[in-house]
Amino acid sequence: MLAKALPRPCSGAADGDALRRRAAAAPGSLGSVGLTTGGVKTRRGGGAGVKLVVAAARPRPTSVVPAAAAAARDRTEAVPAAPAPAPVDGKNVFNGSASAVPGINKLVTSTVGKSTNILWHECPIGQTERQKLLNQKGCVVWITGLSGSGKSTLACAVARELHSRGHLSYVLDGDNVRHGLNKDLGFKADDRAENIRRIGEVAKLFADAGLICIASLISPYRSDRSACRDLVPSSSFIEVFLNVPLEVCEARDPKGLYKLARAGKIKGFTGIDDPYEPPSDCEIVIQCRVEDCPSPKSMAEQVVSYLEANGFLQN
Ligand SMILES: Nc1ncnc2c1ncn2[C@@H]1O[C@H](COP(=O)(O)OS(=O)(=O)O)[C@@H](OP(=O)(O)O)[C@H]1O
Ligand SMILES: Nc1ncnc2c1ncn2[C@@H]1O[C@H](COP(=O)(O)OP(=O)(O)O)[C@@H](O)[C@H]1O
Repeated sequence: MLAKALPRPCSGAADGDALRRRAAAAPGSLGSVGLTTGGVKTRRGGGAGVKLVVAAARPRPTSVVPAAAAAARDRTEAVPAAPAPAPVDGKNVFNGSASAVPGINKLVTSTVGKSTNILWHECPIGQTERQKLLNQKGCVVWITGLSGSGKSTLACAVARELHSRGHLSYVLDGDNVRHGLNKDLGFKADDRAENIRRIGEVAKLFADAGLICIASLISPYRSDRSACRDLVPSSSFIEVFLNVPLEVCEARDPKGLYKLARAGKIKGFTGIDDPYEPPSDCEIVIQCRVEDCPSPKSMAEQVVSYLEANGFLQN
């Protein structure tokens, strides 16, 4: 759907399974952050989803649509015609017996998670129309890195640069979203996963709105980031790894959290006694070394150049 992606520059990082969540890192240790140039890997947005509504006058829907597919929506994929499926949890359900409610007996509802009997409602104004209006393409710029690596700074610098060029973006910062939508979540692996999942879903909506959505959160687990990638067409998920050594982040320590973590006053702090899995297959790596870190402006330019080269800043 979107312009071709450039080769992803990160690969060869430590095996994800070996670094699985809950496998707490040894104090002070991180997964390998050695990076080499990787090739393009085309991922179909598994998130591509389903059009579940079949109007009364239309042919009957096919077979049961898998729950995983039902969880996401790809309006480009039509559901072929076939006999009505039997009601199965997590699947489409042919709604109602033949004549129970006139006019709606041929609608197909689905069960997604705990939501039963739900229907996808299509609007005539879609992403294409919104993108035309904004003269840009909706996408998700996902910035991952340690606490103190400069994620928020970079996110804001990218937003500023885009704004100055007349493009609409929105920053979803982990810290900020935890002030509202995600204030019920802590920092255990499951809570982080839910934090990331929700931000991924919100980012998907913003991208569908036609915005350049910049998500900046630690998102330490590869599998969680990958699940967010799968929510949108693969070329419109741009993962940016802020590869900043732990010692640099710790020296910055703008909130004093590393100090508290080292003192054992914060448990499960990423990079200290909780793992960080560096991306193995991301679009952009921003490398910062001790005493040699690019300025936020030049980092932002790297990201904006990618967006430009890949056709996101036009429609
Ligand atoms: N245990 C622990 N580990 C890591 N970070 C912690 C922790 N406790 C609080 N904080 C503060 O929360 C910010 C990270 O929130 P995120 O939503 O980005 O985290 S995550 O993606 O769910 O892992 C993070 O903000 P940033 O420094 O901006 O990354 C910290 O300030
Ligand atoms: N490129 C950079 N060079 C030098 N210092 C930076 C850079 N980016 C961010 N900083 C500083 O590092 C600290 C952490 O930045 P921040 O954006 O809050 O990181 P994060 O959101 O990853 O926790 C801040 O004091 C910020 O001013």
